[in-house]
Amino acid sequence: MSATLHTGRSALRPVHRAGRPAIAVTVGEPAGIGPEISLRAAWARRHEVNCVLLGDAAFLAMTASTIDPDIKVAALSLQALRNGGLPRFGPERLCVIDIPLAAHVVPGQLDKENGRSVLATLDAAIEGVQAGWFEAVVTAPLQKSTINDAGVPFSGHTEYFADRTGTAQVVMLLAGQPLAPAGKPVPPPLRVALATTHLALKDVAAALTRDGLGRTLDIIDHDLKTKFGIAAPRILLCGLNPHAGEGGYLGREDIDVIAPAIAAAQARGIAASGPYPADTLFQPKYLRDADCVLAMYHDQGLPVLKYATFGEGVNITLGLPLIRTSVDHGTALDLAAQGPGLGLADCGSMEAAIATAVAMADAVAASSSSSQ
Ligand SMILES: NC(=O)C1=CN([C@@H]2O[C@H](COP(=O)(O)OP(=O)(O)OC[C@H]3O[C@@H](n4cnc5c(N)ncnc54)[C@H](O)[C@@H]3O)[C@@H](O)[C@H]2O)C=CC1
Ligand SMILES: NCC(=O)COP(=O)(O)O
Repeated sequence: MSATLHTGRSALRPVHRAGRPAIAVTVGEPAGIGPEISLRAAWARRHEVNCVLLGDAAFLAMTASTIDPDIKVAALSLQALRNGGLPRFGPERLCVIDIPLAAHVVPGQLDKENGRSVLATLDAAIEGVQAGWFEAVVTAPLQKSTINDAGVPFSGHTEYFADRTGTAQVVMLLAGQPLAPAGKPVPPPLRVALATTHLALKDVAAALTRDGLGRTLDIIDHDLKTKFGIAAPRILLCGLNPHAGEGGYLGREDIDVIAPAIAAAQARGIAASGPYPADTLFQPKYLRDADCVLAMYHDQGLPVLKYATFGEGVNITLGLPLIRTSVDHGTALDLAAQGPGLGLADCGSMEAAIATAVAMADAVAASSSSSQ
């Protein structure tokens, strides 16, 4: 199934590691918390993972010295990688691939002059995975509006990575580990995928089609098997309308679009079920028998996930011919404006995104060796 989805050049091949896995980390919007959390998380994980930061080297060196004088960075040019590949680095310093910014950064203040440089970090990360320098990409948050202000229509990393890798359809999935209620067992990980991503609410119903949902279910099923090691993923679908349409009295999409897409997926061997009323689906008795919930739109699924796991959750793009993970939050300009040295920005989600990327690379290697 994946061959028809991945029209781009696949970098999803098992990598033979000689040392720590190398992961590209794009540092995101320079005026936001991305540079700080990238440096902190990469440094915290440096003994297990070679996080190679993509951003302005001078700016990152200055930010690092403000955060923690122990953090050492070493700059390389993109051309040096193109010429000789990624050199072996030890954990005593972080490697930065220098992608210069156009304008001086004032923390908390957006500047469209820097928008294209942020995009250049994404392009370099994709190039690096395809060239075999990196096993995966982890992205720090960027400001979508600034990229648009810079003159490039942009709705998110998810769509940009799909476009740049020639992938017809991708799926946004956020995952996290909810805490155990007092005296209760630890709940299973919560994974929430979205049938539509960055779309105005008024356009959601029209964007839901039987075929589109079918492809979304195929991608979730395939990627949970190959990138998460789940043998037979169980997927629960939310309805679109209140009470999943109340038998058609509150909208017909649940009956006319979602239910037939589920039936067709079941006929292909996918363990999909629903549609369930979204307001009552997120409770333990349903979730303990599920590997993923498919919500119909952004603000149907993500508030639940973020309420349960904010600060530890991970955003993953399924369906790509490479591994891409990210944080569960945005640029937090309010925190960035106060300066990077205060430790206001929590880098837990960034660390989780790095760990998840490595785990996914391991799962791809295991899945590939078991299918040979
Ligand atoms: N992966 C990405 O690139 C993402 C980018 N964004 C972008 O971020 C921008 C701002 O989005 P908002 O809706 O304001 O959400 P936001 O996540 O930036 O901020 C919401 C609230 O959470 C707090 N917060 C966020 N991250 C935190 C952290 N690591 N530690 C402590 N507190 C944290 C902020 O201080 C703020 O109070 C938008 O342009 C949006 O597009 C949003 C989500 C993901
Ligand atoms: N709310 C999730 C989000 O906006 C992430 O978008 P993306 O940049 O990862 O596509």
